[in-house]
Amino acid sequence: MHSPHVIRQRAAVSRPRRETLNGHMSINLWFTGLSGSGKSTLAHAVEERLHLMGCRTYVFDGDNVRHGLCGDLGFSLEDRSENMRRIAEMVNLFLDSGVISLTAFISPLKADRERVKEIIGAENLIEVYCNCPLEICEERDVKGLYKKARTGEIKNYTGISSPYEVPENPDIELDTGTRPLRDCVNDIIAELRERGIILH
Ligand SMILES: Nc1ncnc2c1ncn2[C@@H]1O[C@H](COP(=O)(O)OS(=O)(=O)O)[C@@H](OP(=O)(O)O)[C@H]1O
Ligand SMILES: Nc1ncnc2c1ncn2[C@@H]1O[C@H](COP(=O)(O)OP(=O)(O)O)[C@@H](O)[C@H]1O
Repeated sequence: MHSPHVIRQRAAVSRPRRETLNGHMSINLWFTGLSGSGKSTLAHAVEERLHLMGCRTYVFDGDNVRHGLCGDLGFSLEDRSENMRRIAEMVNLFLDSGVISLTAFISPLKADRERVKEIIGAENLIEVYCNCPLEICEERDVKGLYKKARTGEIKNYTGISSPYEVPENPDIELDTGTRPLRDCVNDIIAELRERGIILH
């Protein structure tokens, strides 16, 4: 709980003014899916496309969050929940800054994803479910961690020894197991156009 003596300063430069300057709306693309499902790859590929279109963007992923802001957190369900809460608060600030943020975290539990929507505001977030079967994620084993999870060297590994609750009504669901990356990127860009987030 914050101190009652912390009073908000009203900014003269507001989110709508920043959006007008940027020439696009701010939004958050919240990628969720198993480790190896393609969240990071897709987030960076979408960012690349948007950047080339002149949009202001930023990707949050384990690399820039779990080493710093959330460096004190592990992979218990409580720590994952706190990880997501902090990221959601960060996303809120980025929304206000006029940026299109892209967040690539497993975000395994439905209740935590719901809380994220409460913090950010459902209208400010597009939930993208990277739907890739565990077998393919495990076969990819991008970081070699599934192997370690199977031998028990890593505990509480999502999909092996820790749950992943499939999103029931994601805004976008992509078959990242078989659909080519370029097509997945196109689907997301199309959704941003349809919602009027980007105009070209
Ligand atoms: N126990 C356990 N379970 C799942 N993942 C693990 C674990 N330990 C380490 N890792 C690596 O950390 C990445 C997932 O971190 P996230 O912050 O996205 O997880 S969460 O949203 O808080 O559940 C995940 O990377 P991604 O492949 O980017 O998903 C893993 O490489
Ligand atoms: N349509 C797709 N979208 C994203 N990644 C894909 C796709 N098809 C194949 N891949 C591959 O799957 C792997 C996904 O790894 P990564 O992006 O690190 O996943 P995550 O961030 O979910 O752990 C990469 O090697 C990527 O090249």
